Parts: sequence; C-alpha cells; structure tokens
Amino acid sequence: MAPTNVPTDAPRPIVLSGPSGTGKSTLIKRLFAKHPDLFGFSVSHTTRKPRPGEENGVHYHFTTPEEFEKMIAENAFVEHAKFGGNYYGSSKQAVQDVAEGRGKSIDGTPAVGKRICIFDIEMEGVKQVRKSPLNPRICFIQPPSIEILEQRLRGRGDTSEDAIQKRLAQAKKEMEYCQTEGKNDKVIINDDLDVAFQELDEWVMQDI
Ligand SMILES: Nc1ncnc2c1ncn2[C@@H]1O[C@H](COP(=O)(O)OP(=O)(O)OP(=O)(O)O)[C@@H](O)[C@H]1O
Repeated sequence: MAPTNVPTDAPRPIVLSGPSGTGKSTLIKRLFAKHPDLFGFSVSHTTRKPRPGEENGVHYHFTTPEEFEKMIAENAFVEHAKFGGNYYGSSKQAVQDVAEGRGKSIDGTPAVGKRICIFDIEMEGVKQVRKSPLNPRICFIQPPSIEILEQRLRGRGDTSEDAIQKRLAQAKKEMEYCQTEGKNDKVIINDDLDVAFQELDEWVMQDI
C-alpha cells in the first residue's frame, strides 16, 4: 500500500503528551465536549490489549505486532514507538481522515467536515511529529508530583502493578523531557482539573 499523503495545508494539529495517568484523555474529552464541531481525534494503532470498555476503532486500532511492523515497513505512520513492551503509532491515514472530514470525535461519533486533529501520544512520538511536516502545536500535561500520578494510576483501577511501575519509571523521563525541549511548547500542570482545563482551552483557542 502506498503511503498516504498527510495534508500540510490543514490547521496545525494539537499534540497532548505527558505521563500515562496524568489526565490527557480527561482533558481531551472536555475539549470535545466544549467545542463539538472543531476537533477530530487521531485514533492510534497499538499492539497492547484493550482495557475494559475500550473499543476497537474508537480508543485505538488494536492490532498485532506483525501487522504493526508491516505498517512501519510501508511507511504508514506519522510517528510510532515501542513503550511498555507494546507498539503505539499514529497512522497517516488517521490524520488524513480527520483533516478531510472522515474522522471521529473522542467518543467515536463521526467528525464530519474538516477538523483540527488532536493527538494523544507519548514522548518518542512527540520527537517524531515535531520534525514532521504537520508542524503541530505541542502541549505537555504534567502531574503535580510523581506521588499524585501514582495515586491516579491506581485509582483508575485498570492497570496491573507491573504496568504501574513501568509507567512511573517512564513518567520520570517524560517529566524531564518536557523541561528541556521546545521553548514554544506549552506545559500545563494538571492539579485542579478545572484550572488545568481552562489553561488548555485558552492555549488551544488562541491560535484557531
Ligand atoms: N486534575 C485531576 N485531579 C484528580 N484526578 C484526575 C485529574 N485529572 C485526571 N484525573 C483522573 O486520573 C486518572 C487518569 O486520567 P486519564 O485516564 O485521563 O489519563 P491519561 O493521561 O489519558 O492516561 P493514559 O495515557 O494512560 O491513557 C483518571 O481516573 C482521571 O479521572
């Protein structure tokens, strides 16, 4: 399959990144709720198993390592990385779908009309999209502390102890990375959710 062309004349995509459990999905859901016609969600591919309640094609495209590696060889991803033993990636097709009105909202409902693409990706993916022609705006969501992040990961109740420990180790790296990269990036500490959302909403809307 020939690689899909990602449109570069589309509005600048928004990238949210930060440690697992820091509140990215929660904040993105609020953005979609407040602006129902503005955004489309880039549905990532992953080889990890679905968590309870996660639906194929809505939260992720769940796939096999073999299929994922085939897509890497076909240059089908804007970014991809291996994290916690699983592959994650944003396909060019997913980004194009959003830009051309065939994407989805965060809840899986059709995102008709041209939308601004929102990514929820981890650090290695950010390094790749930063260099891509998409020219995205990047926002790091950070927890108030590692201890609070641990509480949130446990509170979610859908992650094993082993996965929690892996995610916390990775979180420390992500928290360091966001202090060293990209002076035009936005960093938001998600302590009080309402305050964090207001800050995110203002930053997103100031350039739209
Ligand atoms: N400001 C906040 N205060 C307290 N709890 C929060 C806050 N923001 C999010 N949470 C809770 O923390 C948990 C993790 O949030 P969420 O699933 O949105 O994280 P995430 O960054 O999207 O994680 P992942 O990358 O693993 O999908 C959820 O149970 C959520 O309700």
